[in-house]
Amino acid sequence: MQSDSLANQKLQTKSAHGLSISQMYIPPTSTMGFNLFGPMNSGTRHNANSRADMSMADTNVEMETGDDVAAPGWESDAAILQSVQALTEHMQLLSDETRSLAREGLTLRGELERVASQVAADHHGAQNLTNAGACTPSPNQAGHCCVQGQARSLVCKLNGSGEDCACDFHHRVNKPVVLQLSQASQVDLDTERAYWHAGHLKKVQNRTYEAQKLSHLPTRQAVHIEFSNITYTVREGSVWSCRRGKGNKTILKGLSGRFLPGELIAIMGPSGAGKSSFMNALAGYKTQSMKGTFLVNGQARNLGQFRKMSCYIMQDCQLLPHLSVMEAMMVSANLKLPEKIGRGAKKIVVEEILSLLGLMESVHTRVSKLSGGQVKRLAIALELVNNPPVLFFDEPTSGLDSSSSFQCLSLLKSLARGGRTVICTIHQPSARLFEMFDQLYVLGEGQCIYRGSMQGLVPYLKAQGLVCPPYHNPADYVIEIASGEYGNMIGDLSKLVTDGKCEEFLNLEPPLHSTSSNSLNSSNSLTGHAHSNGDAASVTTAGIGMATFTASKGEGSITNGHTPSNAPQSNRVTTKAIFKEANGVSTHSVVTCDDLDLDGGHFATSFLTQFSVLFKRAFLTIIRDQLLTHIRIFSHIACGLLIGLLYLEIGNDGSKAFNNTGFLFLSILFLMFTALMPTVLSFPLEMGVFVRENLNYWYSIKAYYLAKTIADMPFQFVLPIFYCTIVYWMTDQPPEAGRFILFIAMATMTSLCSQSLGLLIGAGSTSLQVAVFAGPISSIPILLFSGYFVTFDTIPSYLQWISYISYVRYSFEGTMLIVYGMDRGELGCPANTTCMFRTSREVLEALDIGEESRVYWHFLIMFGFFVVVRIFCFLVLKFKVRQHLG
Ligand SMILES: Nc1ncnc2c1ncn2[C@@H]1O[C@H](COP(=O)(O)OP(=O)(O)OP(=O)(O)O)[C@@H](O)[C@H]1O
Repeated sequence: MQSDSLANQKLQTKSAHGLSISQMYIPPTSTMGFNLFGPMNSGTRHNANSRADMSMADTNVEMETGDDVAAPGWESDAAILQSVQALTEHMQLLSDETRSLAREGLTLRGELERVASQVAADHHGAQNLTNAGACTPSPNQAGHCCVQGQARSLVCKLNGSGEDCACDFHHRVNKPVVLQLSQASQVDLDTERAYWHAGHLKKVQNRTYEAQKLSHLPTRQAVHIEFSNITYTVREGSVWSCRRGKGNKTILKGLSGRFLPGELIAIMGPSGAGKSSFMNALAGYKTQSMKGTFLVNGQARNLGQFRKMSCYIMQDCQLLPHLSVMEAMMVSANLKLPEKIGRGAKKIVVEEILSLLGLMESVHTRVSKLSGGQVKRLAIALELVNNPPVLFFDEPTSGLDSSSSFQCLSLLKSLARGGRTVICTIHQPSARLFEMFDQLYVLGEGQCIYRGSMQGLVPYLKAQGLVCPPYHNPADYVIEIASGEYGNMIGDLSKLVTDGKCEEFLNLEPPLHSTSSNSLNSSNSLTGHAHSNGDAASVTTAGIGMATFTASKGEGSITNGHTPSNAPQSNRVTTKAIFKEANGVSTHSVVTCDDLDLDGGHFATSFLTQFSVLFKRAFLTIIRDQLLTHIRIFSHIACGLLIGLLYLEIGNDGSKAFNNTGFLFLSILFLMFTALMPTVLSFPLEMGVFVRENLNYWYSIKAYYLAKTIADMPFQFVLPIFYCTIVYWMTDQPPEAGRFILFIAMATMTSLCSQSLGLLIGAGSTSLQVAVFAGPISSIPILLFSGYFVTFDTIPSYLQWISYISYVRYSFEGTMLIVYGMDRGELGCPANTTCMFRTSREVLEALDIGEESRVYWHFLIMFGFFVVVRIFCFLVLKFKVRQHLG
């Protein structure tokens, strides 16, 4: 009671300072409710007041919160932070009584969830419950039900829309425990939250532990991965030395183990120990030179299927900078979720993920404006859309400060608690981060020196005579051992692991263990309904139909005797039904497991959908890339005017025909570079995004390539039109509509060919620097052999073939024919001027261009060049993806 009065005092003091009650966290003491985490806009203040007014004497009196029932949604991060800060001040006031209350609340959750599921069974569940006699209709509310238990009562209310429900549970000692039902299916017990606050105050800074409760995501089967005797060898040095058996380097040396769903697993080791190589091997991104066995749910890994059920989030998280968070998410949803899912349903999924990852406030923010931590969260959010059961993270905390790192790992941990298998490589975590992992897989020189629980590390090392010094971070200590700072013990430690000395330190009971009676192995369903108190050591899956993982020692096929599951197919089909059956909570995922084609190695959407989504995205990206787009438009107009002024009215002047050919060549040069260079520059920048998305099975290379190239085409049409219209008339070329249109057509063709060449250079280059150099350099021979600098006859015969593959030659000759050919006749010659060329034929002859040549041939050849280069570029892209997978 003292704590209560102190809390009240604090409350009053705060209020006196002008802070509204709804902005404050009210500690879950006996006289106060917990539901100040409700929405900020409606009802919270009222709730706070009404609960604050309650006294201990109100035992078993149902509390009506009236119209102020919490609306859907959560409070902002800032508000949470504020609440947490306020809570910090109240921490001393949290009594044991509060904690025990919280625990009691947890034990009662099963019943509450059952009630919740009843409500969830119908959006207007109140009506049903009323009919069942369990509800008391309330005249002023959409719905109102109460369920009487032993010395306790539950009041459930539906808000006006009938979609969300808040339940106030009154414990026999009159401690209100508040259940928030989002979309009438998701249960969020604030007692649990309070418990978390009480014991793990700092761990709720961004509520990311809630990420496991992604109720609208598609249901997926949980996955456990087993691997045995993995070795990875790369070639080092020359091909010759390799042929002689030398120059091969073994990076991974016979790694074995298993990773279970529900666990946050760290692959640790010093730099160069082989963490990334191991992760690539696990994710299936390195298959060449990789030996060993991989089992997924007891079945030999099918790479296509596995890549579809897993996602790999790379260290640098390359995302397209010009899309907003929501746009990026919708692209992901449109590509990763089946077409039959409506836009509204996709939006629900997206919003749920964003809100749980704390990105709701940034939905309209461009990716380029997000902070490093937000980018990481968005990268995760993008992949979460289809709820992949396996998540690989390469150094997820790199580049983040300690707080963001903590938040990031909290999120990963909560994702794991939702039934996912989350595997990260991590370099050297701080003690605080280290203790968040469930399982460790420590590498040293490509060998495993420890695999087991995080808690088991120190005892295990101690058992081997390696005592972690007091106040020393165990993560640092094991890295020091792996780096050989205490002598070379890697071989010995690795042998101990192989001999099974680590086994007793394995957490044989995975965080997700079954409480249901179903006997199907590995039938976890990832609907996000898994509830935990967030504590690594005491995750509860009460009432949740989680898998029966029979990880008993000595059985099984690979290492620690994990019994292989039955065929995944059978597991998959039943997940939803089992889930319903086992816990009575209906899954409210807007996408079901049946919606997702989980078997095929093919993509979630058709080629046409992929193309249209990617086309829209590419087009939007080009439009939004204001600098590049504006520069391109500006340069075509400004350079057109400048060139027009430079060669003003020379087109029909026989004395300036030589200058006019210079103008025509310069125009081709200009159009060539303005199409080539932006593509050369932009493509390598996008390659990271493309490789990530393609490896994560978003779309086919074909769809991406076609969309990307077609999206830029309108610019290849419009920009030459701007330029040609200005220069053609300013320079006084023949005033004939036919010639003018052909002139523009040839300019457009030149532009398209140059863009294709740019794509090829961009796709083939290993880096932006290489591309920037390769672009102009590769243009030199094309220009040299164009017939302007050296006529065809002058070129040595052994070099003449180059002239045939120079598209600029066809472009230049074609333009010359359009301007001077097609029976143009006499050129003008001003009085008192010596004209070098009297007729247009003479101009063509001077450049070795036969007037009998047909312009359409030039168009056809250029079109052929365009097609061939595009196909070649596609093959290069394919090769690059293969190389990544290599
Ligand atoms: N393709 C390759 N050719 C030659 N050596 C390679 C190749 N790939 C990896 N290696 C070598 O294998 C070793 C392990 O590399 P890996 O990137 O897996 O280490 P890591 O533990 O992830 O290191 P870091 O923490 O520094 O990223 C390194 O010595 C690296 O040089």
